[in-house]
Amino acid sequence: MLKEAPTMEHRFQINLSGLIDLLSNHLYTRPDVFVRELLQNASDAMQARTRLAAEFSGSIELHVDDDMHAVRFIDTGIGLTEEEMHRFLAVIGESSKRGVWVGQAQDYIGQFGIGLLACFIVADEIELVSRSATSPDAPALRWRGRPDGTYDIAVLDEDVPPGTSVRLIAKPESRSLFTADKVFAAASYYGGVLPWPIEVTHKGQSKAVNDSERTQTFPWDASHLPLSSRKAFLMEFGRRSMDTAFFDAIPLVSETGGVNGVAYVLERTPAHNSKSKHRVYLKRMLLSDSVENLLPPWAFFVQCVVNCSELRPTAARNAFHQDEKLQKTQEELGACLRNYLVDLARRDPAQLQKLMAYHHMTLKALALEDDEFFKLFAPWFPIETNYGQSTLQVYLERNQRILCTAGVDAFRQIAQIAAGQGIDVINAGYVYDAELMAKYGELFPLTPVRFVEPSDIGHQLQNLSDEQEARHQNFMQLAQSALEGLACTVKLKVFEPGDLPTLFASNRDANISRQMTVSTEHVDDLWKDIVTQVKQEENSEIYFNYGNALVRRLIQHPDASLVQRIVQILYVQALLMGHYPLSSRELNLMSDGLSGLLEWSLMGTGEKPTWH
Ligand SMILES: Nc1ncnc2c1ncn2[C@@H]1O[C@H](COP(=O)(O)OP(=O)(O)OP(=O)(O)O)[C@@H](O)[C@H]1O
Repeated sequence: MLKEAPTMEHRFQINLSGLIDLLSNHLYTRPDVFVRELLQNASDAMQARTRLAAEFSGSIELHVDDDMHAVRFIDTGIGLTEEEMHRFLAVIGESSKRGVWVGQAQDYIGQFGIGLLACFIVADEIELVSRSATSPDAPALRWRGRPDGTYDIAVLDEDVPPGTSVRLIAKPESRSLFTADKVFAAASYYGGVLPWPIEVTHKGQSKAVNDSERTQTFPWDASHLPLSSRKAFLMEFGRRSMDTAFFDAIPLVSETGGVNGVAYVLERTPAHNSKSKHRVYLKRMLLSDSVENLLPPWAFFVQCVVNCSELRPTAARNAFHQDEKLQKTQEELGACLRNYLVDLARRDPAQLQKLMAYHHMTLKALALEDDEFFKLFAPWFPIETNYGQSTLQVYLERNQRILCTAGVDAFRQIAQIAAGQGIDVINAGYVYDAELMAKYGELFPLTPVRFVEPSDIGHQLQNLSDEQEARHQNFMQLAQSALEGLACTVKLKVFEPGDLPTLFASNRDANISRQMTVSTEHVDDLWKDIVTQVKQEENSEIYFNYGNALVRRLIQHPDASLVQRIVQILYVQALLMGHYPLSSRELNLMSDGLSGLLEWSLMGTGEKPTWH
């Protein structure tokens, strides 16, 4: 039997410099994050002090010292006792803001107990001087920590007010971050929305990072203004803070996520797969200016600036944890956007029309998901018809029914001939349009919706009389033999427009059959065999327009071979007009036909044969 060896207990060790390297190279994307972490600690400390005295109103100062390449962050917050310094500053992962005051700690921004380490990315030592506000005779203490994990604490014989100041001296390679301009820019970027006055002092001059009179409200809060000037204020805030002009501003509120902010409607069509970049503050500290998943996915027509207090960010800080709370928040914010659009549709249709011009794709996608939204917006959908660009409402006023093609090619094939017969057809071949038309039929059953193919239009062409049919049998046979082997039946009809000599009509099956014929020309033998086996021959139809002057002359022309050549050329021309793919045989027909025609036109009159 195996004897159990005596065990010895060991402790995990932390390699501090390895951890700092991990933070600086992988977790923190910007080298100035130390500004964020120190502002965050200062803000939390003042938040904690308001718990001691509700009327407390503190401030944060940043002092830049060019000669020493140093920055000092001074707050008037809760401060630290010696015991707290040992516990919270010296133990990585220990935080005074987590779970200590159950039910209260959610006010704090920090929670992980690692933020201070960000300072070691730019400085070799952190010097923190603090006096706790918890007791009137708490001494002033100086804590100095180094990246090798050592620290010392000294009691200072100085009369400093309660609060904390943190001083960093830049490593030589980080000196460029410690200039007054850089510190001011970083403080504004990260802390511009914090609820305390913040100032940067350099060479005796102080500059305010935020409006000290209005730190309790958000900078986009327009409630202090009369209703009539709020929109202009919001638009100006958006233009200034995001350095671009917007189409409109929509207030955003979500109780679930504790969200308050503004969504700005982009004054351009965003690229199809582009992700919206939203500037998001978490408990008033900038989380990121490229948060991706705060709004529903269809909302890529807006860019927003918001503060949230109830959502959990991921460690990378560019998104929120995908949980039930986030989902509910997305729904609530989605409702804000939807309500804005609904209101705009009722209040200012002209403005909505302009917005549609930039964002109809997004709005169509939204309409497909939401019946109510669809009913409201369907009239404004921009559509293409064979009579030009229009909106669905204008089209329905003209037609009282929807006739559309499911594809762009089918539309091109029938657009002209349908217009010739006074038939108003919608091109529903663009993204979402076919689904939208089908949905229209479901939601408004009194309006018939029909999808048409080129062959449907053919059925409506006018037949010739029996006598005319009989008279032109010869031509029909001659034309049919000219198109021998092309799976296309020749017909003679009368249709508008009169200047159109032929119309090629193909239904879906015949089209697939044609595509297969063309594609077998470009594949190897094995594929050719497979394709040929599955392919079912389906005939298309070509209609010669008996009302067309050229066709009339052609029917009566005495030269049989010339008539066949012209039939072949008209056939290929009809295919080209319908944007059908051409097989190599059809391409040859065109070139042979043209050279034959040239030859014929150069012949002397006596040489030209006749066939009647
Ligand atoms: N300015 C300050 N005033 C008072 N206490 C401070 C101050 N700065 C840091 N502390 C104390 O040091 C602890 C550790 O700070 P650190 O920034 O490392 O982590 P954190 O703020 O708790 O969490 P996070 O890593 O999420 O920022 C804090 O929890 C707090 O108790």
